[in-house]
Amino acid sequence: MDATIVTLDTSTMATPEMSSAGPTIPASEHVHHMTVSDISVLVLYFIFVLLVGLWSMWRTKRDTVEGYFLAGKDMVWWPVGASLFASNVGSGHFMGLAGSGAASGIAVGAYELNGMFIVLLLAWVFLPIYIASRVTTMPEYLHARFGGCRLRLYIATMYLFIYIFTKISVDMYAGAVFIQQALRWSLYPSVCVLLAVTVVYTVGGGLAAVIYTDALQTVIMFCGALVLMTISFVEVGGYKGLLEKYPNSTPTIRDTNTSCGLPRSDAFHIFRDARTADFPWPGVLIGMTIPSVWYWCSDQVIVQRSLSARNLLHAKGGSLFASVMKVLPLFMMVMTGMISRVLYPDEVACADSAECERICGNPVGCTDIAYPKLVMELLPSGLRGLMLAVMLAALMSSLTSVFNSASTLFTMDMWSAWRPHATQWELMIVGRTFVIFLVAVSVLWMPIVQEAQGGQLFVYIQAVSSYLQPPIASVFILACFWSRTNESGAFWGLMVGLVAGVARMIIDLVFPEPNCGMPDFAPPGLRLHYLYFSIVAGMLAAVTTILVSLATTSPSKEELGGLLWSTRYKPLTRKLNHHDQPPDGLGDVDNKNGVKMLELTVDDNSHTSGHGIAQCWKTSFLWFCGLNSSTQSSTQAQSEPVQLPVGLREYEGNPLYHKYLNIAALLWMCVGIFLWGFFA
Ligand SMILES: O[C@H]1[C@H](O)[C@@H](O)[C@H](O)[C@@H](O)[C@@H]1O
Ligand code: NA
Repeated sequence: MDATIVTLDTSTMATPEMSSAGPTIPASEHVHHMTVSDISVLVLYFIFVLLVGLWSMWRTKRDTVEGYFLAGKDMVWWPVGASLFASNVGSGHFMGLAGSGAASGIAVGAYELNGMFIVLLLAWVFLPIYIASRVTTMPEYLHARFGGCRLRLYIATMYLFIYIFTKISVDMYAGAVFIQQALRWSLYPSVCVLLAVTVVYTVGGGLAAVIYTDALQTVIMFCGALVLMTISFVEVGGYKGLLEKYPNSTPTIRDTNTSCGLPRSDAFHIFRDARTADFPWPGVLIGMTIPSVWYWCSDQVIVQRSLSARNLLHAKGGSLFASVMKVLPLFMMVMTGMISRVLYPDEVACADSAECERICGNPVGCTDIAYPKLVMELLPSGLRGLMLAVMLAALMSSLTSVFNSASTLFTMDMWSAWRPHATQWELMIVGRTFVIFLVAVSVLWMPIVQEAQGGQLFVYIQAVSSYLQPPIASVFILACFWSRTNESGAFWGLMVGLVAGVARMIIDLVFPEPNCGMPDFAPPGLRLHYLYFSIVAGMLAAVTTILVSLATTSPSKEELGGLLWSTRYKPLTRKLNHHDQPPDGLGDVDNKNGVKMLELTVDDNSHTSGHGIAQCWKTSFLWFCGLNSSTQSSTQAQSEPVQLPVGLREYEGNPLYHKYLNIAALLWMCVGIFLWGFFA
């Protein structure tokens, strides 16, 4: 006990005397070399991940669309849940949630407590509809629901943009900043290392490898984050210590005429003033929920994981598991970040731009270094290596999922629409090349992330999300629940929403948020809070969709079987017309029994066998890419085509277990509501 108090004293109170006593090196400039034990932990981690990756590649058939993109639709609840969580929580969360926690307190944790509820909606409400409509991708759903091509292409394109702006670039940036802080490497070399590591799986894996490695990454993230959280709470004197000390976590150098650098007085509340706060409460309740519905219920990255479940029971179990995990970030990331501010107020909460520039290279503020700062200062060697592994786990588990889904969207919804007769070899090459292109664009976007985040990375992610996602959420909700919604309505709703969102993004780029204490040059009223903007954009799109749908012809009832919540048990009646057929090599559609069969076979004519070493290379390469060597695979695929489930009923599984799961989910939601109340 004594030891803890002594350390606390030196770090919080002795700082002014120390700096006047002589030239002290700011703590952030201490170079903590990675020790042998750190490196061993890291190497061990990589070996583990590789083994799990290889094992799952070997275990699953990846030469069918289902096998490759949906992991054979045979996943049980725990990998599904772990993968939902791991794909969601990336390095952007570790760095960003801790950073915003340090900057403003617990309110940012509302994003996580919100996700807790919405991830349940996925399996309980949306998934049955997607299953009944037998789709693999979300653009495909809109295509099945509304017909036509433009929605499908638009949504696929939009998703790719959202991935670049809010997922790939942000996570890479956060990972690189962590490495930069921890190892003192500069940003871009760090990015290169991160990329090299991720490319290995992305090219090979397929969804199964991604999901199983996600499960492993979840365990690593959980253990590492738990260790750091425990040590930090001990250091600060428990939750009580945090409550007492956070209000005094003020940097020594600051302009005393302003409130810059002072911790917020509402730091321990989620619900804050509706007009002046950084997280206004109506925005937190509604404005957060709309993009969250997009994120959990209509984004390809998340839905694809849920679709891979063996049946609805496992999908629900997976959602519930992910929901339980979602309480962790509030404690493991947000509060840990707050502790970092308490322990190192001069660096983490720096409020003078020259000072901040010196500490972390960003004149706006250094709160985003909260997490790496703790790692480097508090942890003994060995554990620092573990935390680096945690950060890599967080990063890679998100990137691989996004890459996998992005290439799914690109090949299935865009390329094959453009070239309906593309062979699957072409698709395979295109899908993978496309990932490289995505990565390149994301790296190019990183400087903008660096500029535009205004000192809080998480706020950047969520602001951009609020500009682009709400209209899509509105359209999905209307598509799934209101049979009157038609193609024109959906299209114009999306367009109006897009214009509004892009306009708002441009305003942010033209009038960057002023630094603390500086005047705002944006015309008053233009800078509607992003959480409020989210409500406006969602409403605008919904109203447009409703009005345009009402003004144009109603979709005929017979076409809607299996495509809405209300028709989910009806047989799928929409006839695929000629252009709707999947491209050659992507299989054929057998409508006689209402069973859609998709298979991906290797075209043997074009790849007759070579011999010797060349053959060996070819076989290994094919295996790595998820394709068996030609002859074998085509016979296999023909003899046992994978069939999508015949109907939703069969997919649902034992009703008794549904009852148990419903009760469990209800109980868990009570815990969630309690947390909201407790931190209100
Ligand atoms: O982790 C959060 C998630 O809980 C939210 O539901 C989502 O909207 C955010 O974008 C994501 O970062
Ligand atoms: Na992740």
